[in-house]
Formats: sequence, structure tokens, C-alpha cells
Amino acid sequence: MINKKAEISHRYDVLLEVMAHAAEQLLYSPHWEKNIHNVLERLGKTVGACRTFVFENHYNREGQLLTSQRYEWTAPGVQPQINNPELQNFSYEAGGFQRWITLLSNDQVIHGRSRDFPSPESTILLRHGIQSTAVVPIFVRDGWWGFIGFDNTRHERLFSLAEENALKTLASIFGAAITWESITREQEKNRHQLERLLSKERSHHQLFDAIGRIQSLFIQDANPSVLFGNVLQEALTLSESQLGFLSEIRYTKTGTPYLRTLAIGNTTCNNGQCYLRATCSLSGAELAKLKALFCDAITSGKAVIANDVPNDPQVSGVLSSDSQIKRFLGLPFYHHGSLLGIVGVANRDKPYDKRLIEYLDPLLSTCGSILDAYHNDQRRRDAESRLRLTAKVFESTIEGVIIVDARAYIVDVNKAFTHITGMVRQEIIGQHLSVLRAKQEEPISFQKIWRSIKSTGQWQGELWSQRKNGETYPVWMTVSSVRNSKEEITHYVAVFSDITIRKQTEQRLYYLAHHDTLTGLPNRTLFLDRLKHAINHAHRRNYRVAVLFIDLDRFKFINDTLGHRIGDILLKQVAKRMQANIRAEDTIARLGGDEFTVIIESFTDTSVIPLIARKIINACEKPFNINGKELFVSASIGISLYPTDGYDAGMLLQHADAAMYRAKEKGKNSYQFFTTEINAAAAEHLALENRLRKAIAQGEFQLYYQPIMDMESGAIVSVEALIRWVNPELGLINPDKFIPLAEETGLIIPIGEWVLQTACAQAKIWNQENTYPLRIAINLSARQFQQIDFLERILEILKKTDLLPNRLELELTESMIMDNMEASLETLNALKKMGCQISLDDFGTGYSSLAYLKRFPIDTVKIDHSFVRDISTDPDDAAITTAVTTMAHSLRRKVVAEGVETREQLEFLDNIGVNGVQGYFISYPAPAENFTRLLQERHYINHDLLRL
Ligand SMILES: Nc1nc2c(ncn2[C@@H]2O[C@@H]3COP(=O)(O)O[C@H]4[C@@H](O)[C@H](n5cnc6c(=O)[nH]c(N)nc65)O[C@@H]4COP(=O)(O)O[C@H]3[C@H]2O)c(=O)[nH]1
Repeated sequence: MINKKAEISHRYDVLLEVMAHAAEQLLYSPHWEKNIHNVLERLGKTVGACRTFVFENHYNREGQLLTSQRYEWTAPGVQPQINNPELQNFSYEAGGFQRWITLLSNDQVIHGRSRDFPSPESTILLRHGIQSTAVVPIFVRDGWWGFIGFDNTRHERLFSLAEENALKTLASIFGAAITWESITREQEKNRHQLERLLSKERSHHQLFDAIGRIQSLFIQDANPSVLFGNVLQEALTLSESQLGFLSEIRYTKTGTPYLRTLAIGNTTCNNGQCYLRATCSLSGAELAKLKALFCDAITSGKAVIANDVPNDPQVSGVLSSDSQIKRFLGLPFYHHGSLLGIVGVANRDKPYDKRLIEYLDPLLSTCGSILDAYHNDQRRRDAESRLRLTAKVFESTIEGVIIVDARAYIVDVNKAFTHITGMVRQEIIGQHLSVLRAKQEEPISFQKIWRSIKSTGQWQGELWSQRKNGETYPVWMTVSSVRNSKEEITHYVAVFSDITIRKQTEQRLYYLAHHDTLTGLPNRTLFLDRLKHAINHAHRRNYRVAVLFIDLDRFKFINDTLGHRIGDILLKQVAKRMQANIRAEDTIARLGGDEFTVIIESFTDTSVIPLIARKIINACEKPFNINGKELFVSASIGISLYPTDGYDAGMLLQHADAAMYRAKEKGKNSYQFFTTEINAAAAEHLALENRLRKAIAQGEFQLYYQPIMDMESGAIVSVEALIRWVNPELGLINPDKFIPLAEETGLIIPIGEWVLQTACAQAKIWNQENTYPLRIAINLSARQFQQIDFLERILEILKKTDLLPNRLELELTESMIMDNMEASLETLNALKKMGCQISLDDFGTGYSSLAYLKRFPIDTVKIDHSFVRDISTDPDDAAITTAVTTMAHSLRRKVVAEGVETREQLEFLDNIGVNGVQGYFISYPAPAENFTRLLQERHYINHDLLRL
């Protein structure tokens, strides 16, 4: 008995020891869970249990009380149940252990032999091989937590009351440990939470300080690079990043977005303080490559996190592998829902996360607001400076400006307005715009202007306005409408300039472009214009139109002999007389030179036309008194009629011209209507012209040569080159037929060039072959002689053909020299200086003025063959030839007689002492080869001739 008691007491002591150990392990250790196995093992061993365990209560979703085994110790050889799924989420109720809930929750220990337990508890326990068990509830602060249990599978073990109490104490140690642990955990959690809150508070302080700094910079009106540089710096500091940029989104004209960098920064961390190393440039770089990683933020409008940039698929091809960017956070920023730009930060030590994005949100909103405000500010400043500029322009422009309201009442005018109109601001403001309208300006034109402005927003044009003194003046005005935001017209702005001077100049220019300056008559342009107009008019009314083409006979002679000044006065007087003889409504024009035209309109009976033509002829016939001298001219008139002779102005003029030529041919001082024959002649003329044009290209020209014999020695001293045209269809054509045409058309220039070139080359050959020097005489045309580079042409040809200048004799006519005496004198002197010889051709047919011979460096006078022809029969011709020869000799000029056909003529000329002769009697003009032969055979002709 004593032993039994002693054993019980011992077991109790042992239990107390275990409890002390459990208390130490569970209550005083910071990690009771780590020690629970020791405690369970010691407990199990102490109470002789095969298995000690701890179950924790919990609830399922339906609110059913469940229990799960959490910890276990098993004696060696006993199967552990810790992984037995049946002992997890075990429902007391469903498992038939409802009784346990009642007992345990009331702090009662359940212990005993399994077989004594009510069914189904006993069945289940025994199925698990449990002979006896003891379970003790564990209570924590909030109530029943679970239980600790001791199973015996090998024998049935019963617990004494003392042991039961000891186990209860043990369970309360467990409860205290669990409670303590949960309190500690909660405290820990609270501490963490507190710390988090504190740090959040701290970082929020930092954030709002940063925002405050940015806002104050903005208020201080910092320049954009400083402002956005600081925004970026704050973002880098707050995000603990090392690199970053701040860019705004811009759009190209085609709408493609691109990034304009407002700030770019590189920071390094120094004692936990980040600072900006590089500031952004003022203008900001433009990042056009939107495919870059950060651009995802723009296209999606959402933040982009890349914590492993080198391996991020979005980066491939954008950043090189050695790029310093390791981590990246792209943060788009908005204002009023519009995406404005992006802040990109990189290389944080820690990974970027969503919390940081949330944290930086206020900074980004600030960034959006200040960027928007910055742009607004810029726009406002621009608008202000534009306004200032507009005001300046308004006041300083030399154009008058009138601002009127929508009903055309004047609201404002500028200084230039006063200057132009003479009206001051105060007197015109409030008046209707129409007060400025010139009295004669039709109101209808004003209505047109308003209509145009209303439909197109603008009107531009010419108007007549009125100054304060009543003077009307033309203005060039541009009127534009001003609309408000609702597209309603609120004002009109009229800008105008006084164009009086411009108009006068225009009128003057128009007058000059359409009138002949000498006579004041319409010129060719205006004439053709009026003729077209007359034709149109006649066409509509079935009228006829007559064109009179008037050419003065003998005018050229007067002009050449008496000079241009007299010629001009004569032309003016002729113009006046003609004008006096036609109706005011008919047009008289001067086409140029001595050519006039008249348009006679609105007649039905053609018989009036000869009367008008005759009146004009008669008017011209009467002598003109110029500077006390009486001068006589006459007129030849060609007439064409619409519609019989042509339907258009050009044709009517051409036909009247052709008819005028026929009138001249008929004997001048008469008129001629255009006829079909004249037309045919004109057509032939045209055809010839066309053939002549082709002749140059097709090499149809040939030179004939005619010798000039020196009377004293009988030697051929010179040879005249005479052109021939051999046309395949027309045969041989003499120069008289085509030289005038070539002159008229200008073709004489290339033809003359060819003659000079060919004749000089031939002369060079003959001079090489002959022992005696031989000159080549070449006819010049007026146009050739007047060429600006005439002297250069001669020099070049001489150089090219290697002909000595003294072997070249140039033949000119009197009229060629008289046309422009001063220039001719200059050219002739230059030719003489070069060493060339000059002959005056056809002497006697023109003015035959020997007086001017004195002034000009002429070597030879060639008496025209018309005098030589009748020299032996007509005493007048003989006398003229003799006088000319004597006079020329007295002026130390040589005389050559042309057209010598007979021995008598030759003898006469020999007797009067002419120096040279040319004519069929000596030789007909012949091609070069014939002449070569002639030279070889008889260089001295006179001996043969004189012997004959
Ligand atoms: N009745 C008659 N006539 C004689 C006699 N001897 C010569 N003739 C002709 O008289 C003209 C003399 O030439 P011109 O007075 O300079 O008159 C030349 C000259 O002014 C011009 N001409 C000829 N060749 C040229 C040329 O190459 N250039 C230029 N611009 N005009 C040329 O054409 C005019 C006519 O030339 P051609 O028909 O060759 O006519 C030549 C010649 O064949 C004669 O005994 N009796």
C-alpha cells in the first residue's frame, strides 16, 4: 500500500517535473513550436503513452466545428498518425464525437478505456488500435482551442485524479503558450503595421515635400529645363532610382506620336542621397523611336515594370546587351484624362513594384498638371505677344485698317486711316462703313462684297472711296471676317491702301504699251485688239469691217536725206491729217515706220470705203510745212474687208498689206482692194520664203564671180562675188528675186555669212595661185551691216580664211550708210583701220549726194549700170556720169562703172577717166572654176579689148 502510494507520489512528482519542463519549453521560449516535440515526447514517456498529440479546433465554411491534428509524438514502434488524413478537418459531429464537444468545451477531461466509451467513439478508437486514451482541453484567451491527448495502444492506462489535474495544468500551460504566442504574433504584427504606417507616413511626407517643391518652382516661373529637371530629380529620389528621363508626347503633322524629352538625368546614390548628375538640355531631345521599352507605357497608357531589362523580350533590338539599364519603370502621366507624357526611372536596387507606382501617383498627377499649366502659360504668353504685335502692326502699318462690327459700324481705325482719309478716329467711330463709299460707287458692289465675305470669309478687290475733302480715290481693299468660338461673325477687318499712284502708273503703262509714242495713235497691239473687237461686233450685227493699210511713198527718202527729226515731225503731221479725215469712232493706228492702219466699222455699203481711202490720199498729197520747208509725200493704201477677205484680224491685216504692195506697184498714190490674185501673189511670196529657209540647210547657194578691170593697166584688180540660188524646182534664181525677201525675213544674216566665208576662202586660193594681188568685192546687206558684232564677224572670217584685209572690198549702198550715219561712220572707220576697202554701190540710184562722201572713208564709187547703159545715147546720163566721175576724183575717190556692155561705153568711160569697169563686155559673172581659167588665160584684159 505504502509502495503504491509512494509510486503514485513519485509519478505525480515526475509529472510536476514534466510540467515544469513544459512550462519552461513552451512559455519561456520565444519559439514554443520548436520545442513542442520535446515536450510531447517527455510527456508521453512520463505518462507511459504510446502517442501524445495536440489537436486544434477550427471551423469550416458552413460553420461546422472541425479539428485537425497539429503535433504528435509516438513511442518507438507505434505507427505515427500525423499524416493520417482522417485526423485532419475531423468533424466532431459527423465523426460521432459530439459528446467530446460538450465535455471538452466545459473544461472536462475525457479519459478511460476505449471499450468503456460510448459507441461509435469506442468503435473508432479501437479500430485505430487505441486501448485507452486521455484528452485534456486546451483553452486560450478566446476560449476552447483544442486538446492534448495521450493514447495507449499496448495496454489500458487509467489516470488518477491527481494525474488528471496535473494534465489539466499541463493543458493550461499549452493554452498559455498558444495564447502568448498569438499575443506575441499579434504584437509583432501590430509592430510591423505600426512601422509600416510610420514609414509610409515618412515617405508620404517626402512625397508631399517633393510636390511642394515642384509647385513652388512652377510658381517662381522657373525655366522648363530647371522645372522638369527638378520633377525628374524628385522622381529619381523618391523611387531610389539612378537613371531617368521625363518626356512629353508630341505628334507629327501626320499624327504619329513621338517623345520630346524635357529632362534626362543620371543619379548616383551618395550616403543615401540621390542627386542629379546631368541636367537636360534646354530644347530637349526628341525620342522618335517609339518601339523602345518605355513606349509601351505610351501605347498602353499604363505603367510598365521591367525588373530584368537585359532579358526582357520588349527590349530586344532597342537596348544593347551592355546597356546600363538593368531595371526600368515607365510611368505615364495624365491631365484630365489625357495622356501627356512619361517619366521613366531605372536601376533601383530593389525591384520596382506596384506599391511604388501607387506611391508615386500624386507626383505624376502633379507632373501632368504642371506640364498642362506650363503649356497654357506658354500659349497665354504667345497670345499676349501676338496681341502686342498685332497692336503694333495695327498702329504702325502704312495701310489703313478699319474694324467694324457685325452690322458694319466702325469700331476702330488706325493712324494710317487718318493719314489716307483725313478723318480722325473720334469723328468716324460709330459711323456706318458706307460713309466712306465714294458717291459714284454703286451700292450693288457693296452688297456683292458682303455676300462674298459671308460665304468665303474674305473679299479682296478695288473700290472707290472718298476722303474727308470729298476727293474720290481708288483703294485696294481686303476685308476679312472675325468669328467667335461659336463661329458667329462678330467683326470685319478691312485693310486698304490708296492706289491712286499705282493706278496712274498702270494707266500710263497701259497707254505706253498700247500707243505709239511719236504720234499718240494706237499701236499694233491696240490696233489688233480693236480689230478683233470690231470683227466680233460685226459678226453679231452682220456688219462689215474694212482695214486700210497705208504706207507713205517717198517717206524713207525724206527720212534718210533730211534726218529722223524731220521724218518724225512729218509722221506726226500725217497722222493728224489722216485722223481728221476719218470718223471719231474709226480707229487709226501706227504700226511702225511709215505704216498706218485704219479700221472702219459699222457700215453696210462698201462703196464708202474708196471715198475714205481717197480722202486720206488727198490729205497726204497736200504739201507739209516743216520748219519752213515744203515737203511732199503720198500714200498707197491696201484695203481688205471683213468677212469677204478674212475672218480674223491677222488675216485682214495681212491681206490689206498685200493689197498695199499692189497699190505701190501700180504707181503709188492710189488705193487697192484685196483680190484673189493678190492673194495668190502673197501665197507665192510665202512659198518662196519657205523654200529660201530650206535653201541654206540644203546648200542651194552658189557664188558667181565677175571681174573688175583697171582701166589704166587693163589688169583684173578685183572680182565681185554675186550670189545665185539654184533651186531643184525653180532652177537658177537671181539675187534681185530673193535678196529683198531674205532682207525682210532676216535670212540675209546666215546667207551673208555664207557669202563672206565662201568668197574670202576663194579669194585666198586665187591670191595664192596668182602673182598679182586680187581683191574680192562682196555685197553687204543693210541688216548685216547693222549687226552688233559685224566687225567681229569680218575679223573672224578673215582670220579663218587667212585672207589679208586689204584683199577684201565691201560694197555698201548709200541708204545703208544714211540710215544711221553716226554708227555707219564708226563702223566704216573701223573697217578702214583694219585695212579693208569700201565701195559705194549703185551710185546714182539713191540720194546721190556726194557731199557726204567727204565724211565717209569710201575708196570707190560704183556708178550704177542704169547710167552706163545709155551713156552713148543719152546726153543726160553722159553728163551725170562725167560729173560724178569728176566730183569723185576731186574728193580723191576712185570711180568704177558697172554694166559696161559695149566698146563705145568703154571708150567713153576711158575718156572721162573712170578708174575701173565691170560688165558683160569684159566678162559675164561665172562660177569660180571658170574664173580661175580666165585668170590663168588672160590676166590682162585690156590689151585684148583695146586691140579689138
Ligand atoms: N545689165 C547688166 N547687168 C550686169 C552687167 N554686168 C554685171 N551685171 C549685173 O549687175 C549686178 C551687179 O551687182 P550689184 O549692182 O552689186 O547688184 C547686186 C547686188 O546688189 C545684189 N547681190 C548679188 N549678190 C549679192 C550678195 O551676195 N549679197 C548681197 N547682199 N547682195 C547681192 O543683187 C544685185 C543683182 O545681182 P546680179 O543679178 O548678180 O546682177 C549683178 C550683175 O550680174 C552688164 O553688163 N549689164
